[in-house]
Amino acid sequence: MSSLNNSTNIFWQECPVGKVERQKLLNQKGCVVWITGLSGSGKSTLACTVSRELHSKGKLSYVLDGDNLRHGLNKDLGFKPEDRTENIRRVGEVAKLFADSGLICIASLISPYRKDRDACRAMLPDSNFIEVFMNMPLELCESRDAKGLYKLARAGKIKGFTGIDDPYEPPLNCEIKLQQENGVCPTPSAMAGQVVSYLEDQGYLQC
Ligand SMILES: Nc1ncnc2c1ncn2[C@@H]1O[C@H](COP(=O)(O)OS(=O)(=O)O)[C@@H](OP(=O)(O)O)[C@H]1O
Ligand SMILES: Nc1ncnc2c1ncn2[C@@H]1O[C@H](COP(=O)(O)OP(=O)(O)O)[C@@H](O)[C@H]1O
Repeated sequence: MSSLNNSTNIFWQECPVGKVERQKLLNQKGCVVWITGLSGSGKSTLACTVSRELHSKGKLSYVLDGDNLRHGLNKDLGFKPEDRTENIRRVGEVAKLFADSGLICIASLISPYRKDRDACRAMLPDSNFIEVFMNMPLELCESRDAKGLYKLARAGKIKGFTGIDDPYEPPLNCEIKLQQENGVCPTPSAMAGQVVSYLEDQGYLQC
């Protein structure tokens, strides 16, 4: 991107109302829950289920979904590696702002490249980045094929589809790994429970 890193003579403006005060108001701690995995692995379903569960506990969250953001903020981006990298960078920056506002920001994107996810982690202070890996086998995701995209990718009608002819790099050190048990995928509600319990245990749901 030619326009990146081009700003000069810019200064940081401090605001007297800070993150700590906002968190007190909300009685929660701002953070980013970053859900990564193949298309069809259940990222959006989990994001929405976690958000609903938090809402029922009186906690404020907001979902940043890759598909949705590509209708607006990221509508100029495609799926070439450099576009995916820019997609993740922008969402990482937005997620950082949401976390700074005191919200529990739930980002659900394929985010296939480890270095891009790690760059988002590095943006967040105090390790407030909780990486959730939907460790679902390609066969399961492909059998779901909710949008018919795997079929198109297998037929060569979509090029560079993650898991088919574009790589997915699994996390090496994620906070939460969700997977099948005895060949069965846990329900969205069970998986959301795991995420919410983690947030509770780590003290994010109080101030
Ligand atoms: N080539 C290719 N590869 C992967 N996915 C594709 C592709 N083309 C379109 N789609 C659709 O775009 C959704 C993924 O968008 P993301 O922003 O999450 O992707 S990425 O993180 O930038 O890789 C993804 O949504 P999910 O199925 O919810 O993951 C697909 O519906
Ligand atoms: N835990 C689950 N068990 C069974 N089916 C699921 C589960 N989570 C999601 N699904 C189904 O799988 C499909 C893909 O889910 P989705 O959340 O859209 O995945 P992604 O956002 O990763 O593409 C949908 O039809 C959804 O209803």
